[in-house]
Amino acid sequence: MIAPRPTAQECKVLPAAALRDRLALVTGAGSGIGRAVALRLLELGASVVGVGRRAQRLAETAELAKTSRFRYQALDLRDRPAAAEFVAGLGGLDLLVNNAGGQFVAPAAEISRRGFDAVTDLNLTAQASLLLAARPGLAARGGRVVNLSLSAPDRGLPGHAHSAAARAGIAALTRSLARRWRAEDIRLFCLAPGTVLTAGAGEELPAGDLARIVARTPLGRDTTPGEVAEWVAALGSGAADAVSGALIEVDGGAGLVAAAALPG
Ligand SMILES: CCC/C=C/C(=O)SCCNC(=O)CCNC(=O)[C@H](O)C(C)(C)COP(=O)([O-])OP(=O)([O-])OC[C@H]1O[C@@H](n2cnc3c(N)ncnc32)[C@H](O)[C@@H]1OP(=O)([O-])[O-]
Ligand SMILES: NC(=O)C1=CN([C@@H]2O[C@H](COP(=O)(O)OP(=O)(O)OC[C@H]3O[C@@H](n4cnc5c(N)ncnc54)[C@H](OP(=O)(O)O)[C@@H]3O)[C@@H](O)[C@H]2O)C=CC1
Repeated sequence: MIAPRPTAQECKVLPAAALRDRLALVTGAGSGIGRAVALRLLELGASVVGVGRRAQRLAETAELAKTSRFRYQALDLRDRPAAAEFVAGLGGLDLLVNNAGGQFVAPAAEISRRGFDAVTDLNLTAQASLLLAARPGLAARGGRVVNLSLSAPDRGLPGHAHSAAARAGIAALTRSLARRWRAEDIRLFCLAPGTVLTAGAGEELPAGDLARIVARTPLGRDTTPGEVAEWVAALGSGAADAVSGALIEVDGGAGLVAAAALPG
């Protein structure tokens, strides 16, 4: 049986001003999940800084946001000094959403050294570097961090050897820092969506492969951007403060079953 997908409105369970006066940095805010997260945080009263490489996409998010509480900056997060300088310039930060990421799908044997490095850089090293640079700003405000990952990264996913390695690394880093940064009241979480049918996912995998992956999930459906956004907002709001360092899989149970067969 396929569980019904919630509507965008049904996903919204947090009280209206849950994030009033908070400052959030959302990476990859110009598309897909990052855009949905940025718009939801704004709805809940936060001020949001969005970054990504393409200014045009960020400008489209600004159009949709229709509020001066959203500002954006084109930034390549793999340029670590530039990213560190940017985050330091923000000062106090209540929430960092490490969402920018992605990979190409290829059999493990066909991933070149440069290909492996490109994906682990984007999904692990650049995210870790941003986290470290944000630490003083987060410490100043008792901030929270949500790192996006893949569902069940330690199980692996065919065609995603490089990315699964990086995402499992981010989950481990989240746990390590949750312990070490607790004295500064910084909380870290790792959020692992299942299949979210964004344009980015559609570019990565053919529709037939995405449909097969979704069909294998125990709930028999994809995860909506609104569901991911609400989880990010809840983790950022303090509603989940009894949780620390956890990998939270919002994946329809996908991590409970064997991964779908894909090339690689
Ligand atoms: C279940 C669904 C889950 C969905 C999850 C999602 O994340 S949805 C979100 C989805 N959204 C996204 O994923 C978007 C984000 N993804 C990206 O921006 C990019 O894919 C990147 C950053 C991962 C790499 O970018 P870059 O500019 O650094 O790459 P570059 O061009 O400079 O090449 C570097 C090396 O990689 C190699 N290589 C490249 N492609 C392939 C291939 N298909 N095959 C084999 N190899 C490939 C290339 O050959 C080169 O090595 P070489 O030949 O020199 O030895
Ligand atoms: N959709 C899905 O099914 C799933 C997605 N995820 C993860 O969730 C996150 C968002 O995915 P989704 O919204 O679907 O995909 P998108 O491809 O739409 O999002 C990726 C975002 O990252 C930004 N980005 C990529 N590289 C860089 C870089 N070097 N510097 C700055 N920004 C960068 C992109 O903007 P720009 O290109 O302008 O730089 C884009 O906005 C990703 O980490 C993805 O891997 C995890 C599990 C499942």
